[in-house]
Formats: sequence, structure tokens, C-alpha cells
Amino acid sequence: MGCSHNCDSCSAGCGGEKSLKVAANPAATVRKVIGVVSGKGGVGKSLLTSMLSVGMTRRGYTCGILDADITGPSIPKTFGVHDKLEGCEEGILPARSEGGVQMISINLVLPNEDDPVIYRGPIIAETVKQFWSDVIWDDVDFLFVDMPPGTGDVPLTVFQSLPVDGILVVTSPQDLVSMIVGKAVKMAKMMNIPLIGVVENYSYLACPDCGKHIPVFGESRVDAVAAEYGLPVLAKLPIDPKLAAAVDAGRIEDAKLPDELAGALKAVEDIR
Ligand SMILES: Nc1ncnc2c1ncn2[C@@H]1O[C@H](COP(=O)(O)OP(=O)(O)OP(=O)(O)O)[C@@H](O)[C@H]1O
Repeated sequence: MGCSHNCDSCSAGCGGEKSLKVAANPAATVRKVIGVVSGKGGVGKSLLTSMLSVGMTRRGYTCGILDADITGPSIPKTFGVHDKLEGCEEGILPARSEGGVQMISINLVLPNEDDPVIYRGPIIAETVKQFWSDVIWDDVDFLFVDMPPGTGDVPLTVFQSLPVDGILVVTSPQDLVSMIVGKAVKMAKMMNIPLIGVVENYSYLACPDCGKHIPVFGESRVDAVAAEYGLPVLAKLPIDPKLAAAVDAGRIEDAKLPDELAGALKAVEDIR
């Protein structure tokens, strides 16, 4: 039998290694929690998180985003959400995009969106935990957690504290793919978190005149590396200026998502 993470009511006698899992808000319902991680900044992790939520919402699921990138939050802006969060006696109510994506982000709490977040590590970790324990997620099928890059404090907190059902690793052709995927695989294994697969972003640019695929950041090596770790490559996403413009305008929900995203959406759907 798997660990229930409740040592108080368990008789397994496994040595008393207490679970660090944090209980969700009693009024919240979240069916699956998916982490989106990357080895370094700027590879498109937040855009992928947003597109997965939009894509799964279009497939009829209720989606939420927990923006765990506390010092570099970008999710609300991508969805054009600027209202401050509200609460009730039971907890914090997530903000909602026009399309119904629920979200929580430090940017929805700060007096001004461009205020910097100057928190010490332990405060950042507590904030992320509160985004789980205090928020009344409303009947969410898939909660995507946008993680800061790397394998630092916040990913560790998320993996230890939240019931993560799987993670997606985002890379770019430029990345030191082998090392980055290797680190993510090892961390996930150490923390007993299933790896769903790898998504390569910035794979190519389609020439607007002839449609030829130009590998702007070099030839991809993601297939060989993913195979080495027994992981599927779920998508190779193009550089798409229209997507960048939609993000900048806060209109990601109006954007045409790349066809290549279908593999990643299916992989998420399959973990139901
Ligand atoms: N495939 C793409 N086509 C066009 N623009 C993209 C693409 N992927 C990402 N971008 C743009 O590149 C910028 C960086 O992307 P994003 O913020 O998603 O990266 P990130 O990995 O989350 O970065 P950080 O580590 O800072 O959180 C954004 O402006 C985003 O809109």
C-alpha cells in the first residue's frame, strides 16, 4: 500500500519518517497536481504552463495555476489578470481568467505589480505552501505548478509539501540538455515523483515565406537524451512570434496554440 502521508493514523511502522506533506484547504478540490520545471531561466516554462492550462481548459477540464515562481511571477500578466486576491473565512479565493483558469501568484497580492519580492528563502517556501494550504481551489481537475528554474529551495518545497502527480521538464536546444534532464530525473526519483516527459521549446522557426523549419538555436539532441533516461519527448514547440505577442498583451487565451502541444496535453490527460 502506498504512503498516505498521515503518520498519525498509520500503523506501517516504517521507522517514523514523518511526511512533510501539507494538507490542502479543506474547502479545496484538486484532482491532479502537475509540476513544470526547467534547468535554467527563460526556456519557456511559464508559457508552457499557461498553454497547458489553456489547452486543457479547451478540452473541457477545469484548470488552475499555482505560480511558485515567487521572485519572477509572470502568470497573471500572461492571462491579463490584474485584480487583487480576495479571501473569505475559509481561505483565499483564487483569481480567475476570462476563460476560467484559476490562479494564484504573489503578483496578485503585491500593492504594485512591479514591486520586487525581497523575501528570504524560508519566507518564499512558506508562501508557496500557503498557496496550497490556504487557497480554495474550486473543483480543479489539473493544477499546474510553475516552478522557478533549477533544483533549488522552491522545487524542493513543492515536491516535499504538495501531492505532485508528475512533472514535465522544459528544455531548449541550446540547453545542456543531457545535464539538465539528468538533474531533473535524479531529483524526481529521489523525491518519488513520476516524470511525465520532456518538452523542447524554441525547437525551430517556420519560415513565413516557404514554411521551412529553421533550427535557430541549433540541432535538437533531446530525443537521444530523453531515450537515455527512458523518457518520452512530448512536444517540440516552435518559436512563434504570435505567441510572444499574445503573452505580452495578456491574451494567451485567444492565441492559437501550436499543434505540437497535443502530445503534452495528451500526456497530462493520461495521468488522470
Ligand atoms: N515558443 C515560443 N515562441 C515565442 N516566444 C516564446 C516562446 N517560448 C517562450 N517565449 C517568450 O519568451 C519569454 C520567456 O518565456 P517564459 O517566461 O515562459 O520562460 P521561463 O522559462 O518561465 O522564464 P523564467 O525562468 O524567467 O520563469 C516570454 O516572453 C515568452 O513569451
